[in-house]
Amino acid sequence: MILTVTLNTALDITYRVRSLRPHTSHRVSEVLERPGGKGLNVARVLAALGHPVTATGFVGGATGQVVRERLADTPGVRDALVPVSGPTRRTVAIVDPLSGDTTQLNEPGPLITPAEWSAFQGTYGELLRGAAAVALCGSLPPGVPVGAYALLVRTARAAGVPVLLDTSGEPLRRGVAARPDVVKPNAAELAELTGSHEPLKATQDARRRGAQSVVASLGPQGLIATTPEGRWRVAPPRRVHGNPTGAGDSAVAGLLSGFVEHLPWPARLARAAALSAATVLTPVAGEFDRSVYEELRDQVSVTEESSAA
Ligand SMILES: O=P(O)(O)OC[C@@]1(O)O[C@H](CO)[C@@H](O)[C@@H]1O
Repeated sequence: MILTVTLNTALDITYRVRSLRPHTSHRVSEVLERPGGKGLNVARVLAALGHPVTATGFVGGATGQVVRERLADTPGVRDALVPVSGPTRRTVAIVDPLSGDTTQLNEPGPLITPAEWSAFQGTYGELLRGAAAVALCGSLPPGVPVGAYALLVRTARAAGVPVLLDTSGEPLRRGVAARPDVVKPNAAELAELTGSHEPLKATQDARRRGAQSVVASLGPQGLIATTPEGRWRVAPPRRVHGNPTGAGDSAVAGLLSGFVEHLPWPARLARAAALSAATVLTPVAGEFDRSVYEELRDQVSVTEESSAA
């Protein structure tokens, strides 16, 4: 099975609102609720691709109960979330149905006590025993040490389980130094990590900092990857319009599923880019339009960069 870690799970709330403007009031035309936080989105996409998944992280309070109930309705995802006393957060994505413009409001999450963090580490160690790969995704809730991902990367490596990291800021910086197999930053996270706004150079820099492979998601431009086997630019055949929330999480699911299926890097990257674009076409994160995914997967362009670049 593939293990996903979402330390800051969420109930994702998506509001459809036409022409959002500050200082005015709006009517919400549609409300959608889904289990969220990046790792739960990855888990849902992996399960839809037919991969058995175990989802761990923290969950608490009435909101956490809703997250668990929704997860129980997702075939293929085993719930191994660790209960905590604080309430799971909500995130709100406000999506304009015409333009696809999205405004995201993310609550900070519950305060995690040292005892809860230590209980999680015990569960994580046990779950790693049956894992083919692990994804560590999203922000850290308050109370979890900033070096948490570095520790979880080291634990996975010691257990011989390949590990992918998708986070931001200082947790990413420290996590990268712990030598994960793959990091998947977006353009802003990569620039913040490396100080470089040139994505190809920045992915190389992130490798020098410790990551073995770096796959950056560049929004509508697709992906750029620097790995020990080569460097590739990956672009979908056309631009898709919709809600981009969760597009990066679907890319992570594509990379991980391709890894456990032993696909070569170019096929893994094509799958990741196609899933990412097919997610933009759905109203919520953690889901994708299957027919668009299958159509795009064969049309994605994967171009190898020369090693002298
Ligand atoms: O606060 P984080 O953990 O960085 O991000 C949380 C979040 O905004 O990311 C997902 C999209 O990637 C949403 O579904 C989700 O709730």
